[in-house]
Amino acid sequence: MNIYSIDEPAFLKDLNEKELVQLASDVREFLIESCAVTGGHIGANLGVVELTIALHKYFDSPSDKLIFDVGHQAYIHKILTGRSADFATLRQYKGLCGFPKMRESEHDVWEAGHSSTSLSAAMGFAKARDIKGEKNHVVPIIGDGALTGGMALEALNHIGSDKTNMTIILNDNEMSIAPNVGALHNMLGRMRTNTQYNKFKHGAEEFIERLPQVGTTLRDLADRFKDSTKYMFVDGIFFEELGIKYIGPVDGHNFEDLGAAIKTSKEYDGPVIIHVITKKGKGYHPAEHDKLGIWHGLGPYKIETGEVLGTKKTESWSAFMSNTVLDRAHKDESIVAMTPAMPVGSKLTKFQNELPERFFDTGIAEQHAVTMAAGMAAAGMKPYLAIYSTFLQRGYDQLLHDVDRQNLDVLLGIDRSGLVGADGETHQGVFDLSFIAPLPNITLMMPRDEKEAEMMIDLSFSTPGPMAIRYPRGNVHGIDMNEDRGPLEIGTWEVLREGTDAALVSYGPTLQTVMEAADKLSAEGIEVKVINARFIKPLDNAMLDTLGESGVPVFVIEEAMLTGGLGSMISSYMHDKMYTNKMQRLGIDNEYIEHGDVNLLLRDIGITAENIAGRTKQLTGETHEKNTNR
Ligand SMILES: Cc1ncc(C[n+]2csc(CCOP(=O)(O)OP(=O)(O)O)c2C)c(N)n1
Ligand SMILES: CC(=O)[C@@H](O)[C@H](O)COP(=O)(O)O
Ligand SMILES: [Mg+2]
Repeated sequence: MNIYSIDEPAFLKDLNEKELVQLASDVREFLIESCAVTGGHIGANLGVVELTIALHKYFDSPSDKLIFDVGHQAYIHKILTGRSADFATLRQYKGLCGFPKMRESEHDVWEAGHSSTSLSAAMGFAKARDIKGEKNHVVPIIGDGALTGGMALEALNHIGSDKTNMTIILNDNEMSIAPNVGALHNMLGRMRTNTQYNKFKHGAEEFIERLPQVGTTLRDLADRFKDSTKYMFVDGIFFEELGIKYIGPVDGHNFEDLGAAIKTSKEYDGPVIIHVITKKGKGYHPAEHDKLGIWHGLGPYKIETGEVLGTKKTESWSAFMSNTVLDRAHKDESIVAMTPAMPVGSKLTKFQNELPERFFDTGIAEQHAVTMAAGMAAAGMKPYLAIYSTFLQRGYDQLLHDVDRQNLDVLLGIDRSGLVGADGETHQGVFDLSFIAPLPNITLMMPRDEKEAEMMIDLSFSTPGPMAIRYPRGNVHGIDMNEDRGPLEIGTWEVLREGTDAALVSYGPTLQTVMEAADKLSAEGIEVKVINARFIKPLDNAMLDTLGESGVPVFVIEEAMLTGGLGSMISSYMHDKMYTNKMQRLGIDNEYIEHGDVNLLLRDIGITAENIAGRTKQLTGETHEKNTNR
């Protein structure tokens, strides 16, 4: 079938089993070829080709609400709803979003990017439907990994007690990004293999149906016997005990099985969960046999060999941080490492292999991970919690209430800080300054290179109290690690360049752009001081007082939200001390930054050497004249 000819899913209603199988094959071929060029979450999507086709065949989107959890596995949904032609722009600047996007299609009824939100959203949709007296189906599609997220369990608790009509699709491929973890995962494993219970249950139900109508006693007894035997086969049908009818395990690559299960669920009055068994990466050998989670989502690759293209010359920031912590952990038995389901992204697999007894993957459970780290610290350990900036948002109260308020020795490695690019607005790591700044005890820092990062790690492990080192997605500089930079003291900034016409203040990778701007200004006779504000909190008050007393214009540039960012913090300090320096800030101004190449996104924000130089000239106009006329 010509995939590009699809504009709406209605055509699926008329396809027979053979035609559906052919369509699935054509979609798989299209996905493998398209993602080889653009990159993307190819593994997750190859696993849900038949499932997504079946959902659009047996439900009527958009009146029936298909709600994808995380949403990284919605490529087939996008193909079936007329967006095949846009796949050449997948996750690119102004191109097709890698997650559901309401503005792209009426079929995208819910957006995501963060895990475990689909069931709560589905509950909202279902209750609104009931209040309005509508009859549409609500169908959250949640993976076995996302099911380990606390929000999902909170929602199940509510859905089951309320007996809300919905069809929950549990897409169980035994994988999170890496192999899935946790007791729920183990329980699903038993359910996956316990087909005999389902046959027995089906047989028992048929037997009970045939019992003579001799009042209810005999039938009640038989029913209770059937229910009491279920524990003989599996560790209790977790879902049915919550009041949610369990159907499964169902072969997620078999259209007949999927159709039968969905039809049954549509007729049932109350919540149903269909436990669908799929194979992540199905149909493409490297992805199908991926044990590490590399094919969960990645950049362009060579189809014939599975070779991932564009490997970098230096190691990633994640690898540098995790390997440095591992090195220290070999010398200090109190150091432990933790991750909420991101061992691959945070490059902690080496730590896991070398010190398995001091490594913890909590599953997609950021709240639990942060407070578990706090508990570890309270018990005298030195936990290193590697957590993406965007996912730390999920554990904010735990950071405030458990870690910071109790002033515990937790070290946060805030990965993917700053713009991440292809994952877009749900993943940009640009809010953490704003929500960490108000916390009284934590030290928040960002190194300008890997040498400073190493110094910050050692400083953190030797300093009591909560510490956080934020670092970007991407690779380290590959510098000489033997350079002696002297001691690193908390709250001390570093002058990278002297100048008297203005002071440009920044941190992390943005400093490179600021230094380029300083060179451009120097070529025009304007000499600016460039300050590495490597401690975002606490501020370097002494250096700010020096700037305040000199009256030099101050320009703060940061790849973060302006509100609550370093610029806000410095402006408040200067204002409270009644300094009269002219101040300027450059950063993200009250908007979500969508997906695209980071350099293009930075250009749109104005974080370029040209714009910084231009803004500085405006700022220093008179000052420079005065200085040159001395
Ligand atoms: C709150 C949150 N934490 C972590 C992630 C990173 N993440 C994206 S997909 C994924 C694994 C999801 O596994 P599963 O739900 O089983 O989906 P599958 O990829 O197996 O289809 C993780 C950990 C996220 N998107 N949101
Ligand atoms: C969908 C999701 O949240 C993850 O797959 C995320 O895309 C990983 O990001 P990195 O590629 O930066 O590790
Ligand atoms: Mg999974």
